[in-house]
Amino acid sequence: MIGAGGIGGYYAARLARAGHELVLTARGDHLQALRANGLTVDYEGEILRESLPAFSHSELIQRYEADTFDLIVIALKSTATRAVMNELSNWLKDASVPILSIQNGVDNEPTIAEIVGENRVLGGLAVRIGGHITDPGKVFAEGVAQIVMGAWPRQRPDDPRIFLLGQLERAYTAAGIPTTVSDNIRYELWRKLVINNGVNPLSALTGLDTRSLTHHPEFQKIVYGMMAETVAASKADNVNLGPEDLAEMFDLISNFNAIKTSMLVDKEKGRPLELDSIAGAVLRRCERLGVEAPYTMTVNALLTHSQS
Ligand SMILES: NC(=O)C1=CN([C@@H]2O[C@H](COP(=O)(O)OP(=O)(O)OC[C@H]3O[C@@H](n4cnc5c(N)ncnc54)[C@H](OP(=O)(O)O)[C@@H]3O)[C@@H](O)[C@H]2O)C=CC1
Ligand SMILES: CC(C)(CO)C(=O)C(=O)O
Repeated sequence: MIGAGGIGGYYAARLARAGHELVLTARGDHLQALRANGLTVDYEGEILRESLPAFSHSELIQRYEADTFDLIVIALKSTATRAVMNELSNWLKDASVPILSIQNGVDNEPTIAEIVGENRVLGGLAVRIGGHITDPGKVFAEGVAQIVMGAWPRQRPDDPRIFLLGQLERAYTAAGIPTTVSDNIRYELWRKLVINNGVNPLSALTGLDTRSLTHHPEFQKIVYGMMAETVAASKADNVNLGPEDLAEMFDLISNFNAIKTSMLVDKEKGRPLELDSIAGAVLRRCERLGVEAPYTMTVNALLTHSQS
């Protein structure tokens, strides 16, 4: 599990509890605490405690061949994907282990594919989960915490990854992670981006959680506007989301727990924001298509300005 933070830490703990062997990567105080005291996850009142090997990326490379692993899961922030992939590049290039991303955004899988080739990439997303590191070595998580995964960029009829995806679906689900395989993961990633562009930047700007935003008389219109602009942007990737996706995603996030988004957590901790991979991804595509995106442009500009 590359980047065992809020999301990676939760899923790693579930898999370990079910008997799977895991190795975690992290850095700083969190890494020190994982080594000294193990990983503790508070999931809706259930406490999961797991002692798992934890390393920096340079230690990982020194200790293991990449093909020691059946699967490498990337649960970093999108801001770190390129740098970490470059760091792991030689280690991964000479191997054949498949790589699953469970990050937000639609540009992580292409970045991973640049290093290892599309055939080794599984796209994925963490759905209906809120999670973050509360203290070094400690993670809080809530929600149904599903995973949707699939062959990147989409499954071919004779795709050799189908067998592995079936194995993962069964193993993850048996471990308590409701998992489904999609034959069009790019479509699923775009649907998730509709939610993330709708609520993440605005939550970081206002300090409000997802429920407060989607039930607020004015902010809900901005959320809806940013979601609609994401639907429009999807056409640049030939994904063609439609009004039914917009309605479904707005409904999903309005009726989900009151989540402090990952971007709000990052803002509060003074960490880099996944703004470029969320709002930036939408704005670049809208520009290419010649489509206006005034909500996303405004929120993106205000948030960028508040950071400087
Ligand atoms: N949190 C949430 O509720 C949700 C998040 N997501 C998505 O899941 C992904 C992961 O998010 P989340 O778990 O919140 O992120 P976190 O920041 O909690 O976890 C990422 C982990 O990776 C570590 N890391 C980052 N860069 C490096 C590096 N160069 N070397 C070693 N370790 C590194 C981080 O360390 P450090 O803390 O020092 O940066 C951190 O421990 C994101 O794409 C996010 O958008 C999806 C659904 C919900
Ligand atoms: C909005 C939310 C919680 C939806 O799962 C999310 O993906 C995030 O916080 O990044």
